[in-house]
Amino acid sequence: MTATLMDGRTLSRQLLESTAERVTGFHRSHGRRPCLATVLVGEDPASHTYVRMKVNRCTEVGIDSRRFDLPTLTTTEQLVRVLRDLSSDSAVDGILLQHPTPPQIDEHAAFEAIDPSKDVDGVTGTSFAAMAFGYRGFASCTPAAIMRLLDAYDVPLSGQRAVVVGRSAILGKPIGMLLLARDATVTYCHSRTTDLAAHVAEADLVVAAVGVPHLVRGEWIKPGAVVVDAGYNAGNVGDVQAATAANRASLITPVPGGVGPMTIAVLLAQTVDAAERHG
Ligand SMILES: Nc1nc2c(c(=O)[nH]1)N[C@@H](CN(C=O)c1ccc(C(=O)N[C@@H](CCC(=O)O)C(=O)O)cc1)CN2
Repeated sequence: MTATLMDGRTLSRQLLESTAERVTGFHRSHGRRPCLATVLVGEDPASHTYVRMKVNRCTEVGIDSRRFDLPTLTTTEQLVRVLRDLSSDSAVDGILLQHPTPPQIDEHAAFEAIDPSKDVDGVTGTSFAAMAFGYRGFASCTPAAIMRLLDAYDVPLSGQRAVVVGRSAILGKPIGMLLLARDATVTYCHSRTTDLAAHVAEADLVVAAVGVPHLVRGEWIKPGAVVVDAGYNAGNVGDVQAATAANRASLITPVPGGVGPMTIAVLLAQTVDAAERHG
């Protein structure tokens, strides 16, 4: 069996095009464009790349962006002040704080300084709760991107055994909640899980979201399973051994070109959602 690739690039293009149309409509009716503020602390080259990609995509679809690049030694208090100021700035619809922040930053406190109505990246506790309880709110972007990919490829979820490898606040935990909300039977695996291979081998759907290159081995994959690789490791390497996994899976997301591009497209779509709610 050779897996079909779940093409995040094409799907993201489609979402960006529909977002651009919504931006045009918003501009016509409100006389202004939606605005995303990006906040980046430090010099991490990958983070700079991701923020640049987000800003470039904003330009492509007609969203205004305001970029705040803060020095590596920024304190939590200084960062919180910037985020609170942006939260109370009526010209800003959405706020993105790029993760990870440098080690001296209390990232949780920083995320919580973002007004939930502008949390288009879905990183606050309010957004997480909304997602978990099924209320209106902003989903964390990568989990929302994964759900869009699964739906685009008509992957059945109800009653399916889903294994999520990873338990981070903006990826592993929320994707498990979204799959649970669609009636999947969800197992979280993490660094203390004793037999990862055995859990993965039981899964109809594997979501690898741990940030360890090639941790999930191809021979663990149940024949016919769906494999989502949300890893974004250096050198564009995913968390799954893609070449061998593709011999057993029915569907698999490539790295690059799978979950990553969709993540950014969702961020922009949610920025327009926020602008429409702000009016
Ligand atoms: N505040 C956030 N921080 C981080 C998030 C996030 O969603 N919110 N996710 C990741 C990084 N990330 C976005 O920020 C991200 C990673 C990778 C890609 C992507 O499109 N990658 C391409 C390949 C990269 C390239 O072409 O150079 C791909 O997979 O095709 C997008 C976004 C951590 N931080």
